[in-house]
Amino acid sequence: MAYKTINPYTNEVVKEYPEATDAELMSAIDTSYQLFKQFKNQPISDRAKILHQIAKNMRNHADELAEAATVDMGKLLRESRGEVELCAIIADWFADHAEDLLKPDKIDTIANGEAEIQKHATGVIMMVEPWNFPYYQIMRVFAPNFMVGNTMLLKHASNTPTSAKMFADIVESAGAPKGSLTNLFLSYDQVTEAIADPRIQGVALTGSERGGRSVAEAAGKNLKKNTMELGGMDAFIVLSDANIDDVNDIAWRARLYNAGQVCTSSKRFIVMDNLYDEFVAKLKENFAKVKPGDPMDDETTLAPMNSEKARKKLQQQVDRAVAAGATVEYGNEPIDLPGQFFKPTILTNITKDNPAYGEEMFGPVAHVYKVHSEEEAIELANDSMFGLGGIVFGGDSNHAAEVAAKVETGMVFVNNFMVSLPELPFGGVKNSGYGREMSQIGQMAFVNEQLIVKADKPDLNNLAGGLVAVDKDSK
Ligand SMILES: NC(=O)c1ccc[n+]([C@@H]2O[C@H](COP(=O)([O-])OP(=O)(O)OC[C@H]3O[C@@H](n4cnc5c(N)ncnc54)[C@H](O)[C@@H]3O)[C@@H](O)[C@H]2O)c1
Ligand SMILES: O=CCCC(=O)O
Repeated sequence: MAYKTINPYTNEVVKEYPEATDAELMSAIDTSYQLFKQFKNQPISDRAKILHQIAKNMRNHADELAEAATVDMGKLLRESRGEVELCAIIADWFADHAEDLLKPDKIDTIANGEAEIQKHATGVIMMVEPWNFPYYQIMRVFAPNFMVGNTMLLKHASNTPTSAKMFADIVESAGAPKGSLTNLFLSYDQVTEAIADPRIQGVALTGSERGGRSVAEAAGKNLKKNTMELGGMDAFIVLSDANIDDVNDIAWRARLYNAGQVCTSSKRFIVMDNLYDEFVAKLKENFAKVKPGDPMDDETTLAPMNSEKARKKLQQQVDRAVAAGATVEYGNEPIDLPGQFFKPTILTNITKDNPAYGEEMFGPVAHVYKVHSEEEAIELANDSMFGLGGIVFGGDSNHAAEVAAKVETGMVFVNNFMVSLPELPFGGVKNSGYGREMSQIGQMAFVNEQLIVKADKPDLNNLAGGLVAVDKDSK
């Protein structure tokens, strides 16, 4: 696998990185494993200090980090800056809250003695991450696992190697011991090899359904706990009493942020008939306003897609959708710039037999559906193999929240844009994966919740004093 930074705005190959050797992989696993054993005997507060320092170093180097992400995968520089700041927020949050989240839980029990669940590290975690948020995706796994004392290997996407290296450098420069996070330019086979190693005790992947299936298969075969953060076809439901100005203000942003390459982008707009025409007209108007150009320029509002391969794949998907009867309401025309630009596109009349109905389009293409009742909206939203996030707009937020609860996904926001914050759990159901990152739930992803029951002495007169099945009178 070739790890290369190819600037998607200029198409220039900026830097190439050699693949890791098998010997480097084995040595990295060993260093991480030795460190894990050391972390077990160190107070968590030591790591909190380092994690705060990581946040600080990210902020101090925000400009360099942001530029590197933009060169790696093309996103708007101001969005890259936002991503760096979000990473710092996540690091600070886990540094401040992990000790509390990892406190033992006492259990009220009839067993002889006092029972509690202690929360311990489990080993080395193999992290496999995508290019769309080159730093934030790493931080979602790194911060909670570093705090509990797990150590990590990182295999990043082949087109964001510079960001991967810079993240690892920041961790090291903040004083994290060698082995805390090792970035390796691994092949798929080496990832599988690492997963099979007994020192690896967890696998966290964010990526496509296809990548998730392969890596989850290797994890399952080797009985390694894993979390899968996969694709999405999130619905944006507009109820009949929604404030249409708010809807119009948010809808285009929810689709075009990060050039539409977000797992939780709103990909299907499901709009009640009374608001449909106005919605489509306004979406067209807003899509037409974006300005493609140099992502480093603050005036640019549409970034190129991350790679030529991604742009071509999206074009093929749109072509297939149109061939199967979808209507192009806006876009689907080339942009006259050398970078990997895709003109924001609106598709309607997508019937159930159209391939576009079920597949994720990872770029600036919106599917819009007209519905005639709330039940129809919910049914359409749920008629998907994916179940990641979603948005519901309605005039009565309580009622909209009731609708949100009927949407079969892991996260739904009412009358607002989706946000990712460390205190909010992130993850999905169905083919969008399983497990959660961030929040208290994410903190527990790779924790050994160890039961300790402490008695002063056995008590055979109490049924619960020993194994219930033991006959206390047996000699
Ligand atoms: N749920 C989430 O949190 C989330 C977040 C971002 C992106 N995504 C999804 O990710 C996808 C976009 O990213 P992508 O297309 O680059 O995903 P991808 O699955 O191709 O790649 C993601 C990572 O997995 C690695 N990978 C893929 N197959 C592998 C294999 N067989 N063995 C080892 N490693 C493997 C890749 O090299 C990369 O590092 C979209 O579907 C998007 O929705 C999900
Ligand atoms: O691409 C996936 C993550 C984006 C998000 O946190 O909303």
